[in-house]
Amino acid sequence: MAFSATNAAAATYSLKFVDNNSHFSSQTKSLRPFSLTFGTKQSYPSSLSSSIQFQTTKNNDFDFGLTISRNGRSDFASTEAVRVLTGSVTSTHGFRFALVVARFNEIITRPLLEGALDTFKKYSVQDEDIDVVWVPGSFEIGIIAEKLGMSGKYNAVVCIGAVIRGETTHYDSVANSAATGVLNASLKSGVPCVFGVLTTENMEQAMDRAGGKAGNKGSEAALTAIEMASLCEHHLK
Ligand SMILES: Nc1c(NC[C@H](O)[C@H](O)[C@H](O)CO)[nH]c(=O)[nH]c1=O
Ligand SMILES: CC(=O)[C@@H](O)COP(=O)(O)O
Repeated sequence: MAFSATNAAAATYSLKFVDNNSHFSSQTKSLRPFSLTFGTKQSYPSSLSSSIQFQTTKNNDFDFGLTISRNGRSDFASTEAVRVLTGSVTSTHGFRFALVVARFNEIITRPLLEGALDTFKKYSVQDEDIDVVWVPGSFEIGIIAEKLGMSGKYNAVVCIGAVIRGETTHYDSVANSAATGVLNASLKSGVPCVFGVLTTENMEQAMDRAGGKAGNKGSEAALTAIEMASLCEHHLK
């Protein structure tokens, strides 16, 4: 079946059905928001704003990659050509992790660390496969994360800190530097360095995210590290 339509809104299209004996019939219709019904008895409701293309294989067997462009976003539904890669959080055997923890605002960073360690334990990461490295402040996290990543000893590095705004613009320098440092550590070492650094307006917001009503961002960072370690180890080596 050969089918094409362009610039939907009020376009017309010609639909040519070619069966295995190369017989074909064609129809011409105006393209309006409509439902497509195929032999699969599955309808594809859509308000088209662009084109649908089908392609037939060389011997005219019916094969199609359906491209629907609607509301300016293209979806692509295909036959079994799509491969999906996802890290698993249930297979941590042999994984080694490092945590870089800022001592500044330790009243916050220590519960973040404990949340991360609890999560690693919950997902069967052995204590002997975890190293904790303390640094003075969040500004120092990046260089240490990069060294740990470059060491080749770890599957992922969790970076923990708490940058809490004060009276001056120093907050912006520290927060931005911490984020850039962790990102650069990942990119330079090729080892996932997870950003578990809180950047909050006040202490209350930090407490809420270190085991309070907003959860524990250290725990979340550890789970992210496990998934990223699995994605890299199991799928991208
Ligand atoms: N104000 C915060 C800091 N400041 C210290 C810096 O991180 C750094 O240690 C210092 O500038 C020396 O290089 N650190 C935090 O982690 N959180 C803060 O709120
Ligand atoms: C994020 C900071 O550096 C901040 O805690 C420093 O506080 P201040 O801006 O009052 O010196």
